[in-house]
Amino acid sequence: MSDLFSYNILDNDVEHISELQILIVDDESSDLSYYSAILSGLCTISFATDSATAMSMCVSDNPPDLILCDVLMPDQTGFEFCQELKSQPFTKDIPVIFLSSLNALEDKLEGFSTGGIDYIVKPVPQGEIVQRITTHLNIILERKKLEFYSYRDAVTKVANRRIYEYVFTKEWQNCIRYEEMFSLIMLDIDKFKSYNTFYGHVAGDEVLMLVAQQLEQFGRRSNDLFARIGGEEFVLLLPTCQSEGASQIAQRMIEAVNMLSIPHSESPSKFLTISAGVATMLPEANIEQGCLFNFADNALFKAKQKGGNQICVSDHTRIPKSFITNGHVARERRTKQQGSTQRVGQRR
Ligand SMILES: Nc1nc2c(ncn2[C@@H]2O[C@H](COP(=O)(O)OP(=O)(O)OP(=O)(O)O)[C@@H](O)[C@H]2O)c(=O)[nH]1
Repeated sequence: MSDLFSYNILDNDVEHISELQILIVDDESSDLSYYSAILSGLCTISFATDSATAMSMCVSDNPPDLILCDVLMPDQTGFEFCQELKSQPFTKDIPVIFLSSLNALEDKLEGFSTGGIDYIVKPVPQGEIVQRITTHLNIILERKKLEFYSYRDAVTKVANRRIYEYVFTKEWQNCIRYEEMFSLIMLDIDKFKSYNTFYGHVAGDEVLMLVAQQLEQFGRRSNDLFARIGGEEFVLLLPTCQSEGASQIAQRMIEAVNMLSIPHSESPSKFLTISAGVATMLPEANIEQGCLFNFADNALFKAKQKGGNQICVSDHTRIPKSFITNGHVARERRTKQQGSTQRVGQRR
């Protein structure tokens, strides 16, 4: 699985190659204008005349889907730029095609060995470059569609359990490292079984989608993740979030579903509602992440027991033994102040 920093891969809902973006990197402005004009009929074209600018575009919120890169450039060669790109987790999956007047076999082989997916020798006839780039864009499009569906739940289109598990593990590790609190909100639609029975499964699916899309917007920070993890169960992961903040968000989520005013004749309020369990803890290297989930799940259970349409915050005071791992528990922590790695934990 690619590194999903900021998880913006979940936004890649593209249907046509015209929605893709090519970045052309070339220090020759005449070449830039020529190839930009030729390829502008295919998709959005952006350009950079040096590799530093290109790199900043690649780590931006709107990275290119394909890079066409010259080889001979003053600050850094195209090969060096490509190598750097491939070494960074946020940019390593951006495909690079070299576009160069260097025609020797060893140059082409170096291009491929640094991670390029193709090597086109300049000057190249207009018809040929358009066809070749179109082929690459179609492959990129298919890959993006596959990625999109492999990370999304088929009914609600929000993140699925697979990505939830990946992100949970990754963020748990980050919170251990930076000694940050981690909050988890577990949400469940109230009386959903009777909703299905009364209104039918098709209506049930529609409601799942409506509720999920209403709740997804509460994962606002780049490392937050909202996911559907089961039938009518959802989770909002809130790394580096304190208990108070998480409780406020959970309360707003409950209100957001109330505001949808979805009729539910079998519900006490006559409208569809949800319940939420909130848990917050400081992740530690010898505690399994399932512990946080378990706390939130227990809190959710209490919210349901109290009649639903409300939040309950976990009041756990100790970590159950079943979530404490055995053996060596020393931790390496990189403290913000020190900026260096330090052993701080010992046997608990
Ligand atoms: N329409 C639809 N229903 C689903 C889907 N996945 C699970 N369900 C239904 O969700 C219902 C969950 O029922 P329960 O776990 O008993 O929960 P509940 O009725 O909401 O009860 P409380 O949570 O205690 O309020 C079951 O009837 C499932 O069939 C789905 O993808 N689509």
